[in-house]
Amino acid sequence: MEERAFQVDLRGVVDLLSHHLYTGPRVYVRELLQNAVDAISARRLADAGASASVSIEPREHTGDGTLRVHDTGVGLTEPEVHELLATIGRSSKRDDLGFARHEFLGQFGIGLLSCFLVADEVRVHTRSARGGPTVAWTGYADGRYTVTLPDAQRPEPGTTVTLVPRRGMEHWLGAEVVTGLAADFGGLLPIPVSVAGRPVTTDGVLPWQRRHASPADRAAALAAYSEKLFGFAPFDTIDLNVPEAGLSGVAFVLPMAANPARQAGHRVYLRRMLLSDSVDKLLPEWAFFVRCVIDTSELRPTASREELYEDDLLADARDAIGTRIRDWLVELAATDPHRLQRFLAVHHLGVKALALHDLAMLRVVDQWWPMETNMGPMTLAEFRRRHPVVRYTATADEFRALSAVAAAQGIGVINGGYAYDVEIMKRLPYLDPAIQVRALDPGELTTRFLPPDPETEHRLHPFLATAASALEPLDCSPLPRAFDPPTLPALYLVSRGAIQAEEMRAARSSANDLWSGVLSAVDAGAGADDRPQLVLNLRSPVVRKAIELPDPQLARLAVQTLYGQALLHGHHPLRAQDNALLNQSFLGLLDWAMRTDPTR
Ligand SMILES: Nc1ncnc2c1ncn2[C@@H]1O[C@H](COP(=O)(O)OP(=O)(O)OP(=O)(O)O)[C@@H](O)[C@H]1O
Repeated sequence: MEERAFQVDLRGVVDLLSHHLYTGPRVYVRELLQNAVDAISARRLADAGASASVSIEPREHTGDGTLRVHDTGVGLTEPEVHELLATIGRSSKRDDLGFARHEFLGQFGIGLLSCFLVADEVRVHTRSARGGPTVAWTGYADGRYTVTLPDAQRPEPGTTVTLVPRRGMEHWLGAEVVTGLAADFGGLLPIPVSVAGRPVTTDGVLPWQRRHASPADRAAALAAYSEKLFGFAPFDTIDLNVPEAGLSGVAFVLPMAANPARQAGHRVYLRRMLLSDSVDKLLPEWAFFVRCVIDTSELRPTASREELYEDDLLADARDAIGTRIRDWLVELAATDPHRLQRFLAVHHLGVKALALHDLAMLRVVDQWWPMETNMGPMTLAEFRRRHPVVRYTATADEFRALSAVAAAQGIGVINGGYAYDVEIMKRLPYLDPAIQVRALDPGELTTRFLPPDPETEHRLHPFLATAASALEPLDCSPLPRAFDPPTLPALYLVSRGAIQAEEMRAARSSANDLWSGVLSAVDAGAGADDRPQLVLNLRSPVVRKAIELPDPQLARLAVQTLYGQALLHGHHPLRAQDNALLNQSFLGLLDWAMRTDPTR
């Protein structure tokens, strides 16, 4: 049987790379820089003192419209050229077991192909530091390649890669674009890189490791760095160090609110070469209030070299960075509460999200974040000093409806309508088991209201009978009580039990026979007290007048109107029968008003 080798359609592979792996042609500069730096690293393994530099000549500078990259690296012998340059997926940067070698940036054996995103022809002119003649390899976008041994020898070991631009892609090889890309990708490399004779690297010191005359000088320099990179002067700068991941860097705290759903990307360097400025897996989700710049020697890239590879090491590094940011916050709370409050005013959502699974953060929120309460804004800690029970409303509507009444009875209530707040309050007993937290049961409020004395009760009788009959079709019963404030004539109260009973009834009407039998049995246990109540305020002048109305028809209309007004005031959902009643009572009142118009 004849054995055959796979044929690879290079055009198909380049198409695949350009559309699916890389975000754009710009990556070719990174791949070339990376190969040059790796070749220099390889040479230095054998000869620590070997010269090390990379120079790029953009197409305006070569005379023939090509782009050239020169390095003083280890170079390639003729057999290596055949093996490494002509075989897709073959790399000299893996060990015998196929693992990426620590010293190098590359590992996949596909980087050189990215040159075909901008070039039709790639030439490699190389001389190995291990000996042998100069070798010339030329590869074409259609998959052909040639190897020759030119007479002219390179004076030194090293490699020159020449790209012959593809039509329409010339600008990618021009001085302006190449300088920008080389500075962006390679600006922090420890090996000098120049474009058109001008250096794009500095002294190889990472900006966050640079020495400064004073801490204030350092803070100013890093603030300027953040401004240049991300366009904002940071609220603060947090140093990051995760030795296991060979990671160092800084987290800049955003001075403005950020969208929690969209983490801004972080700038990640891998052994000093820019991986991407939009890496989003580096931090825990809650830490959306910082943007980081880091360099790591141990975390691995994905094949596109645009994201970090998700593995245990990345997960551990993420935890370590999260802990560091959290510690910074805890320290801020301990040393500079005023500044912490400024921070919270902007980033409370992130901190609250964190408080859901971190006790130290829960303490920060407890002590420093002002909640909305019916006694004015105050922290949970302060609220507990004044009220034995942390009571909250489940929604902002309920808060609006009940806060004034509760305040008039001396009951402190917190608005639980904001994101995370209810969960945070429910977690308070983790700080101290003695803390009592409860949702406000509106039914409970009525126990604080004053019932009428027997004489008043007697007088109220006819009116209450009218009210009961008017409210009957609406599943509601009247309750006369005296309470503050007198400006509030009536309060529509649904107790927690009534809310559950209502849900049960809705479930029963949509359940099948078997379940509806079960649910009816459960429902039968729910007491009649669970009906919503219209609490009529005996201190309200309007209610007092309604009670004295001689005409039962008009008294009925008054009760219905008070019911509608109480529903609207409490932002309660209006059912069809409520809407109908509102219309009817409004028209009834209008009719009555016109009938009694003295000018008619
Ligand atoms: N400038 C260079 N000097 C010496 N050898 C080089 C140079 N450029 C490429 N090579 C050799 O060619 C091989 C293939 O290069 P290529 O860029 O395709 O892949 P890689 O760098 O190994 O991995 P990656 O795909 O992760 O970049 C390299 O492993 C290296 O041995």
